[in-house]
Amino acid sequence: MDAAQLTVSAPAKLNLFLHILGRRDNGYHELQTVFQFLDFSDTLHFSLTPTVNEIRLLDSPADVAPTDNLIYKAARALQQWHNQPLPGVAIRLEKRIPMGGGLGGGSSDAASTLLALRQLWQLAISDAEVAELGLALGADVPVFLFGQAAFAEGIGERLQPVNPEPYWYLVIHPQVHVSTAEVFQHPQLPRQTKALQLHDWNLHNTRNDCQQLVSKLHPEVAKAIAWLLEYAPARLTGTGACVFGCFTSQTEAMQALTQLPPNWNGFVARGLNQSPVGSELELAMQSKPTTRPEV
Ligand SMILES: C[C@@](CO)(OP(=O)(O)O)[C@H](O)COP(=O)(O)OP(=O)(O)OC[C@H]1O[C@@H](n2ccc(N)nc2=O)[C@H](O)[C@@H]1O
Ligand SMILES: Nc1ncnc2c1ncn2[C@@H]1O[C@H](COP(=O)(O)OP(=O)(O)O)[C@@H](O)[C@H]1O
Repeated sequence: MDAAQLTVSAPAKLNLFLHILGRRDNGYHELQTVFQFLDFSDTLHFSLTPTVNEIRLLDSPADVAPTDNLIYKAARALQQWHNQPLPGVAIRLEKRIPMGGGLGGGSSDAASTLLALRQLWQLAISDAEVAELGLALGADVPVFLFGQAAFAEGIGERLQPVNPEPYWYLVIHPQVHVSTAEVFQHPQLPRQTKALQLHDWNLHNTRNDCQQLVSKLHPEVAKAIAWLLEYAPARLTGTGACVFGCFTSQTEAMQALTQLPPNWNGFVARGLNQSPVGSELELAMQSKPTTRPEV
């Protein structure tokens, strides 16, 4: 690969639990959650182009306008931070992560874009400044930049590394759309869970505070959780719609997957405590010269 190209992955995440502690004056909610990555990813291909400041998305999911795509917004945010002409970039997205499923695909795409373009454009932007740009794009972006499974507080920006069991997960995507904003605005959402200490959480003393409400609003979600519970401990990720079951072996998870009702979508993936993006970028850096093309 030459110095004007870079390919990185953008892994999915699960919220192993999600507690809502309260609501801020601006409407955003104080959370506690544990994020773990999955070895199930989108892939992003970046190529520099001679057209100064161009950001060309070669693929954007059909229902997302290119300029609304978080990949575009992330690239634009970096350009604006730099505030001087930069080479253009063409970006190809191989989308695998179900959208709007609580798997963080859009946020992960945004984080991978920030990290890949910082490297490709050779910008002297600090990690803290990248984190600030990331948080402005979405509450889930910081953990993907952090690159390590994390206990998160605030709206997801205060992160401490953790090492949860690397379970095998069967993830089911019920074919319903859950609006994150609607869930957080709902009067029946519980918002008074007591804060946990970092080392006190486990799968048994935690839950997803959105699960009961989302199951009520979307019976397909309730059905998927009930089905999974026949095989393994199961819960909602984020505000849904995806649900996951925790298995101790790939074989058990795959076995359950073979029993999935024919009209449901699901996949098996391993929990990862390290995002693959850091090592992919490191490897690319080692194999390439470091001069930025002139514009
Ligand atoms: C709650 C989580 C857990 O991972 O759900 P998922 O999106 O993954 O399902 C995320 O933090 C979501 O992150 P993200 O999807 O990036 O949310 P944003 O775009 O920042 O916010 C969407 C809307 O949700 C509400 N919101 C979001 C996060 C938060 N801590 N409190 C909120 O009240 C706000 O009304 C906001 O307008
Ligand atoms: N690159 C992208 N991939 C997925 N969704 C995106 C992207 N850019 C913008 N979006 C928008 O963000 C919304 C949330 O996407 P996603 O991150 O997949 O789900 P969630 O926040 O539930 O984990 C989508 O419904 C879509 O409208």
